Amino acid sequence: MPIAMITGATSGFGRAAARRFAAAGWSLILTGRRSERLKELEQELGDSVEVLTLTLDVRDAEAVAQAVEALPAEFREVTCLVNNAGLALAPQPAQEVDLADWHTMIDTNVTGLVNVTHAMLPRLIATGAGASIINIGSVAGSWPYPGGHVYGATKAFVEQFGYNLRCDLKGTGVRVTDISPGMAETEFTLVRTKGDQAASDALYSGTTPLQAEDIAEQIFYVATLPDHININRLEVMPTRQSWSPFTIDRD
Ligand SMILES: NC(=O)C1=CN([C@@H]2O[C@H](COP(=O)(O)OP(=O)(O)OC[C@H]3O[C@@H](n4cnc5c(N)ncnc54)[C@H](OP(=O)(O)O)[C@@H]3O)[C@@H](O)[C@H]2O)C=CC1
Ligand SMILES: O=CCS(=O)(=O)O
Repeated sequence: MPIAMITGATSGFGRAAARRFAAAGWSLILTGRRSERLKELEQELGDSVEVLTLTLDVRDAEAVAQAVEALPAEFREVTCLVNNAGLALAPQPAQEVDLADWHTMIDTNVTGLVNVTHAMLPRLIATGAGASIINIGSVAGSWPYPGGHVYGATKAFVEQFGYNLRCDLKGTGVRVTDISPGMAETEFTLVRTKGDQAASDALYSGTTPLQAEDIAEQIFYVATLPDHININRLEVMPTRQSWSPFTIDRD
């Protein structure tokens, strides 16, 4: 069975993707910082598919490299890497943000994604045709909005990094896709607001946000396309989300 490695599998898109790949019989390497949640997911899925869990902070380059180096033989031929681990912090205006929150977003969404990709590239190239790297970007990487500051910039990095990777991976058979979701109801806003459940509930109420399973379905679709097809970028919004016009500062 093919193997998918999913970062940030303890919640949201990552956990839903783990369930989606498991439903199709894929073996799974699941990572995240919360061991308890990884254990729960292993218990849930481990009867039907092979599951390896790695408690890992993607920001720790050495730990990531060591974990990949130590992959057991039966988990080395990875077909799909889903670079999903990520977060937004500090929804307030840039001029009111703690610098530490900007650093955390850059360290996770940029450095963490690069750490995992660097460690996994030899494994994916060894797999060759049909292998894929699926990076979870965001609409925030393409469309500016108030409070998007560094979060959106990290996702713009993810998009461009993926395109550049494609140039270098030409001829290896390894595909690279940026899936950029819009508003989706996960723990994302709870994390962004540092635990403000009311703010999270308010954002998703009275509308129809994407659900984690919607994005998991897109991830699985991209990963299982015929080898000769590479979707470069897939931007997915809820039907009830769109753009606002430019705003003007007036006297
Ligand atoms: N929800 C949304 O509206 C959208 C989200 N996204 C992106 O989708 C991705 C998944 O987010 P989503 O599922 O919504 O949010 P969740 O908060 O539900 O999930 C985030 C996942 O990332 C993991 N994670 C965060 N930091 C680290 C770290 N340092 N090391 C390892 N794992 C980490 C978390 O695991 P743990 O805490 O256990 O480490 C968790 O499993 C993110 O990249 C996010 O930016 C993109 C567009 C829209
Ligand atoms: O990436 C998350 C979606 S949004 O909050 O930027 O719209």
